[in-house]
Amino acid sequence: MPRFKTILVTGGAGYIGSHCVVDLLNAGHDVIAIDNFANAVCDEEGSPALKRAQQITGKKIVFYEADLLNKPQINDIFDKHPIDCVIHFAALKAVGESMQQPLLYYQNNLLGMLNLLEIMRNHECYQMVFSSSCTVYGEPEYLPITETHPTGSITNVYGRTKYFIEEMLKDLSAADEKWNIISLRYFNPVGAHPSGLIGEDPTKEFTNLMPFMAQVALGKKPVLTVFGNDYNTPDGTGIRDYIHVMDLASGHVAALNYLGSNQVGLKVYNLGTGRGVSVKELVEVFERVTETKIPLKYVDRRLGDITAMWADATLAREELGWSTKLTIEEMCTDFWRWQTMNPDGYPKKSKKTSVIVNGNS
Ligand SMILES: O=c1ccn([C@@H]2O[C@H](COP(=O)(O)OP(=O)(O)O[C@H]3O[C@H](CO)[C@@H](O)[C@H](O)[C@H]3O)[C@@H](O)[C@H]2O)c(=O)[nH]1
Repeated sequence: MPRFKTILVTGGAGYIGSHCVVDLLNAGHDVIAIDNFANAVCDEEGSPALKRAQQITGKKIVFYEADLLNKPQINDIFDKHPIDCVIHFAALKAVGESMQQPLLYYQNNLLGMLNLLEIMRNHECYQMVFSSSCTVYGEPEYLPITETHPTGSITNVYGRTKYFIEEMLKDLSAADEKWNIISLRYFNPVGAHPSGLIGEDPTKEFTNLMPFMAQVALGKKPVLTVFGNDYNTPDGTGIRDYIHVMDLASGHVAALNYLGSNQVGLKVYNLGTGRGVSVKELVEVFERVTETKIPLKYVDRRLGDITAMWADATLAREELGWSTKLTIEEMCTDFWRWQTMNPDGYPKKSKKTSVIVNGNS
């Protein structure tokens, strides 16, 4: 029996949220998932991703369409369910959009978090795993990046919301020792569940490398634009630490287990593989394992992109007992399976106002 039985997953219908829900159910937790469908697909019955998560695990999810900016709605959910811990994914995350609409991002990401923390405190729920990002480090001063690397010099609004939230959590845990929070700084999540049933289906920007590359491989886009081949890297293209979304999901279960037996205040962990892979390398692996051909077009560097970033994931290994298991090949194979089984992503229907996948409202 896990120490925390009932987990509230905000943003549970999204890409990382839905994969994490699968792992939580497999680990024996009860899951209450909420999502406002800002960046997740909904159909007439609710979230197709969560429906499929139920199919994969054979377990039930209680789902609410709910918005963290609607305090009474969130409060009701806490009144109804004995929530032991919250995993907080819900956030807007499109870098370009965040630069155009900073108020939207600050309101949604920061106010949403403030509301959630206040409601948690009122219900004496002090346990949280927060979805942060390696973007908080800005341009690396050294590699691989450890958790003690300076944070804050970030070039986009989305990244700053993650940084500000981490600062808020620091203040909160310093003011009240009951809080027990782990902030997980993700590197670049890619891949999909090996069943091919759930995966990434962006409803907003389609700008990340792996989904874009898969669209090219499917013939839906003519060419992959490579942003810069004049970086100071071995092949001139940018380097990232790509992590399989199922490894990322298992990092959350490990964090939950750790919170269950340790009072940490606030602790921060990198979730990455510790290995840097260039754009060219990733394209080559993708082409090889999927037996496709990706036409490339080299253009100027993308504004705000950094040269290279990869994690030192030692701390998570030593303290959480977590490390990645899945290879770059598996990231590409699994993403491709999802993409070919679902060339148009999840079945999409017009958005309804109140949707329940399962359970009560
Ligand atoms: O069409 C494309 C898309 C990307 N890239 C390159 O591919 C690499 C990865 O890019 P992308 O997949 O867009 O990821 P990042 O720019 O590293 O940003 C991701 O990772 C950050 C750190 O976690 C998060 O903050 C962002 O939200 C998330 O999009 C970079 O070198 C890009 O320049 C291309 O060359 N062509």
